Amino acid sequence: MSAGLPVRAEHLDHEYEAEGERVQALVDVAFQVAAGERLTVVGPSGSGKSTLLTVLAGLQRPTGGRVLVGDQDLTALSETELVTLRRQHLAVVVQDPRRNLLPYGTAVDNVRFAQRPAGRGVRRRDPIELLRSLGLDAVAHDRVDRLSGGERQRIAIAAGLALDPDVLLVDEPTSALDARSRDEVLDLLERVAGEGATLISITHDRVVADRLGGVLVLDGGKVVAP
Ligand SMILES: Nc1ncnc2c1ncn2[C@@H]1O[C@H](COP(=O)(O)OP(=O)(O)OP(=O)(O)O)[C@@H](O)[C@H]1O
Repeated sequence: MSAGLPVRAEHLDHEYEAEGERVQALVDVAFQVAAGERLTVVGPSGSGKSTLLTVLAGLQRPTGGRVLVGDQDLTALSETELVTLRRQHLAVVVQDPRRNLLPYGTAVDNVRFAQRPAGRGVRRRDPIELLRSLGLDAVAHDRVDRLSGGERQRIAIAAGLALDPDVLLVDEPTSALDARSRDEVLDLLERVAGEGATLISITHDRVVADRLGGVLVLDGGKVVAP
């Protein structure tokens, strides 16, 4: 099982240019998360949370600064090296569980599908054992499109863990869920963090931040409170 990797952001800046206008989405953002610890990024709409997540996931290069996952600087890697690093060490669960999952497949199918990337150095979790460890054995063989939003979100997180990532990045894990489903997703994320992976979540929900801890507050692209 993964022991997690530390993640460090140094002087991160990100600027978008759209229709001749420049938007400074991240301004000198810096933090460090130790291996196996949690970081929960909160902030109002437009504060730069999604931008930070995509930069930390290596899906977007920042216009300034560095991101270190373990001792590797994501911003210095080639596209090919980034693909390899992502496959071996990172997983991203995006906001809408339908975008993470094959709707007509079962939970087991979805974990297996997430394991398609082959190659050396890629660890695989046994799908049945993984779903059982996350308390999802009862729905392991159910079609995803017949499950509740909360169950789908938990399966999306399970699929994120299919390759035993060292760092799990989760975008708004509880949006559009009722309070009970939200608690179940949070129980699961706490279990994931207890297993060893470094957990980085973004949320606008203060309840989520209070439960997960390790809060970093963004506003206007800047860190305004650790
Ligand atoms: N592709 C883009 N092109 C131009 N500007 C962008 C782009 N993506 C985001 N922005 C701008 O960058 C700033 C930060 O956006 P970002 O989506 O990172 O914030 P956020 O905190 O995730 O917001 P939300 O909670 O609404 O998703 C905003 O001003 C936004 O309009």
